[in-house]
Amino acid sequence: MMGAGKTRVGKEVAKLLGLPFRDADVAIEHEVGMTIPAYFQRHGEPAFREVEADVIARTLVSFDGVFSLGGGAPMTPSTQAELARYAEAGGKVVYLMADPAEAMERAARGGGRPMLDGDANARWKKLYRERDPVFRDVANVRVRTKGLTPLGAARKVIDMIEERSIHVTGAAIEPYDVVVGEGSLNHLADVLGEGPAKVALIHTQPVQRHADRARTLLRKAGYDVRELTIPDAEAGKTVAVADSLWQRLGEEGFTRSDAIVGLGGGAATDVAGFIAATWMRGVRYVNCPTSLLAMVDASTGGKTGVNMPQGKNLVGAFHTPAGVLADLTCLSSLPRDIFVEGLGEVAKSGFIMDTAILGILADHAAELRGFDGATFLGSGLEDVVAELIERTVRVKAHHVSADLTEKGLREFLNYGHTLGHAIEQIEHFSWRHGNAVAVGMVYAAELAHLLGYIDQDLVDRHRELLASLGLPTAWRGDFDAVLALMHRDKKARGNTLRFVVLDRPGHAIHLDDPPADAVREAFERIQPTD
Ligand SMILES: NC(=O)c1ccc[n+]([C@@H]2O[C@H](COP(=O)([O-])OP(=O)(O)OC[C@H]3O[C@@H](n4cnc5c(N)ncnc54)[C@H](O)[C@@H]3O)[C@@H](O)[C@H]2O)c1
Ligand SMILES: O=C(O)C(=O)C[C@@H](O)[C@H](O)[C@H](O)COP(=O)(O)O
Repeated sequence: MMGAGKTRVGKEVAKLLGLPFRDADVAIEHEVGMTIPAYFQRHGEPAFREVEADVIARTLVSFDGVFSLGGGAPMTPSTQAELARYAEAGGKVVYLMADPAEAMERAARGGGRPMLDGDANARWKKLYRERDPVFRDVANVRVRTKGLTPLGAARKVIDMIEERSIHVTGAAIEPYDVVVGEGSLNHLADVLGEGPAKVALIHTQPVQRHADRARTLLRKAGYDVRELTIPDAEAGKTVAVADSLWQRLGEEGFTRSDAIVGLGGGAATDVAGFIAATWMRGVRYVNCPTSLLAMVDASTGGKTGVNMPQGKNLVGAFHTPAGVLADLTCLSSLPRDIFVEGLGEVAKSGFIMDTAILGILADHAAELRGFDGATFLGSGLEDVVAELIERTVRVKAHHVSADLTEKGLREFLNYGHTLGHAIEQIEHFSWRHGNAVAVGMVYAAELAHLLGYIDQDLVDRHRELLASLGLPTAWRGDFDAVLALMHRDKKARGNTLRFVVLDRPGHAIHLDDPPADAVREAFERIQPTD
């Protein structure tokens, strides 16, 4: 927007990055040989937009540096297409989201803006209403700059262009971003926004130091923070814990405009999301995942809930977060076995859709299996993990965007979970989720092979890849107990078992009511050999 500081902040960004800076308005004036107000007056806005679009299109292909666009430029359809191409090729299109009051004041002060002729503030606001949705859409980096100096805003832009951001949208979804990067937690207040006064920070004890950081950021931003520590892992994912959290929110006077922050592994973000979904029938919440599994899967998509003695995640709601901040610095305290467990869900996304994930996992299996949080940050592995997180979240976003409430396509994210959830339950959660899903995927692969959907090579590939990552591929248990639990799986309908299987690498299908002997035989094939 006019007055957002595109030129000043852009110059600072260029200086900090050691790159050249170019301003579209200056380039246009150079091209037409007169000032923009003079060109506007002589030829009118349509002629100006044509020259502008042409200058931008040429600059985007020929210039390596920081390029500041005029505020109206992204409204031109051909420029939107050029920017989309640029972003798709890895370019960063930054929307400087200035505070309206600050930007209006600067724009009015600057003068020489033909688009603000007349009542400058009223014109600015009208343009803002038209442009803001388009700017959000064309940008792949959206930076709020309220209260920041040009240098502060430039630093924030640089932090954010080094992050990876996945935009989740779709029917019935208020769009949000999953931001992956070192320091992404710093956006917490931006994502929560100005609506909430009180914030309940829900977390478990092992991530206390990350919760301390979140609490400090929230308090600095002026929120009234209540810290709610819940029992760790699945022990926190119960109706009793949910009840105690509801009681606290009631005692503390949380209203519908207040908010929840869920920080921790997938169990903590599942329960925090459930509280957000149910408190006053739904309040805003932000997820701050701290385990690999929560970063790649649990924190995105809005599946929230708690377990029941009768089965995993039997009570819950679909409630979409306002944002997800996957801060890679949190992984520095993550124990190796919990990191490795998360690779189970990463591999799942490779098997059901993005087979490039399988290649990355295979190429880096030894480093991933040997993950050490103490040396992770700044190591070569960090970029590999960031790439895996981004790809896996994209697979999740693809399914969730098309089918938030799991009518069909989203069920593919449940690959390996029909048996996996049963194993977790039978083992009283001493088996970690990602490990159980790994065995569940081998089971689903055996079932698909028995029924002729895939060949033996793909079954072997499951075993080899998962084992190379340090994940289990076999489990000994009682078939009748497993069968009873699989009948209570959320994909089951009536007395009919339903599974997700593959018919080729990267492609999942539904398998309804498979023959009972195949269901049993596949189970025999995942029994340990010793
Ligand atoms: N909602 C969804 O779409 C979805 C998707 C996948 C999994 N899940 C759920 O997620 C849960 C599994 O998530 P998980 O694997 O993160 O397990 P978890 O939440 O039990 O966390 C594992 C352990 O790691 C600790 N931990 C997490 N981050 C840490 C860090 N940075 N440093 C030190 N310790 C840390 C936790 O406190 C816990 O002790 C299951 O309940 C599963 O059902 C939900
Ligand atoms: O997001 C989904 O949809 C998934 O199925 C993701 C799964 O990895 C995840 O474990 C989820 O919690 C399972 O949900 P459930 O509905 O099978 O309990």
